[in-house]
Amino acid sequence: MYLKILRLFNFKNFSEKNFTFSEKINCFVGNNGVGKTNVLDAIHYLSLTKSYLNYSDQNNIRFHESFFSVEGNFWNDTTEDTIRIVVQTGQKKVIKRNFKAYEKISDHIGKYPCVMISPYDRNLISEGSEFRRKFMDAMISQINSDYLHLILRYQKALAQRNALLKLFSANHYFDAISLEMYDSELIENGTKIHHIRKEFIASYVPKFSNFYSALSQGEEEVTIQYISDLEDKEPSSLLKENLEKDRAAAYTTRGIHKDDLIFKLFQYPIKKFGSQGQQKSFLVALKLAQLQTIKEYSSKSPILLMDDIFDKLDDHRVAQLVKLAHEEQFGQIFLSDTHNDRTEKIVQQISSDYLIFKL
Ligand SMILES: Nc1ncnc2c1ncn2[C@@H]1O[C@H](COP(=O)(O)OP(=O)(O)OP(=O)(O)O)[C@@H](O)[C@H]1O
Repeated sequence: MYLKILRLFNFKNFSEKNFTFSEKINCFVGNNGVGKTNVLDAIHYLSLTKSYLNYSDQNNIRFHESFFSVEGNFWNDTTEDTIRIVVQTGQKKVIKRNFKAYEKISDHIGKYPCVMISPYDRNLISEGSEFRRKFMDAMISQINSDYLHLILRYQKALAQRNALLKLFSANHYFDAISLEMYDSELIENGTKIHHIRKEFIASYVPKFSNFYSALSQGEEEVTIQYISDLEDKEPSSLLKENLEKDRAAAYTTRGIHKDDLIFKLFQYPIKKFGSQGQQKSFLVALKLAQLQTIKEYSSKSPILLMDDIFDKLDDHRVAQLVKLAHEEQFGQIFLSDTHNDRTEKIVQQISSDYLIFKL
């Protein structure tokens, strides 16, 4: 599966722009602010129906315009699919596959998978646990269609339980029976989520370690540890033991909504002790492992989007990344860089089948 044609209309800084791509490697080069990231983001839209960078669809409409459209033609051996996404001011987003609108947007997810490596990923290291949970949940959702429903059910019960705790606190009142209704939902779904996360991480981490080791040429030891309140406690005892604390705080203080992934370099938190290049290598390895996971489960080669990829990586690591791209037989690759000559020199080593788009 690969993206052959991309048509942008009023998408961010592009009024109208068409591209015809190589099946293998496509590079966008140009100065800061010319729209390199925006093209990668348009491809992300076609794959996952949303921007990687901007949660509001409306913000992606070109300034002073009333709608944008992004259209792509995906080729799969002999068949061709046209995906078209239109966002109009004040209206619901429309996504069509071969000119027919989807009933549910979720029906599109997974058909044309992609993985993005972006400078914004550094939030995964620098920010709070919710970023890492979202990353983990997004990865699992792409390979397990039931998982998202479990998460949604858990989140709904959690929000209701928290609202009730807040009400009790405001009114200096407590009713254990009504709280227990939500406890059972949290226990049932939380147990399943914990089990799935644990299993997933056990198979994901070795892939991640292999990629990091390849990038650093085996010189650095990295680990990812999954931590959860449910690791050594039954969810029912956890809720019981923390009831007084929850009442005082007026929210549910413990549970799988507090799970985290601990990223370490030589047993030290990479956030505090990793250099910028080491952190970038860590993020690249996380994403390549994600790509490999999707590939194994779906038997499709996801499109790899790499924004500003060579920045902060030394020549050895760039060479290793090139080697990986060559040996691992990734699918179609899109990358962006500010340096034309550097890009050309690097991609020539991966494949002779490449195109460079100067923006
Ligand atoms: N809704 C919008 N309408 C018009 N222009 C927009 C919109 N949103 C963003 N832009 C413009 O898009 C440009 C940024 O594009 P992008 O982030 O793709 O640049 P880039 O080439 O990747 O730059 P860098 O090398 O700095 O990463 C900016 O000039 C910004 O003003």
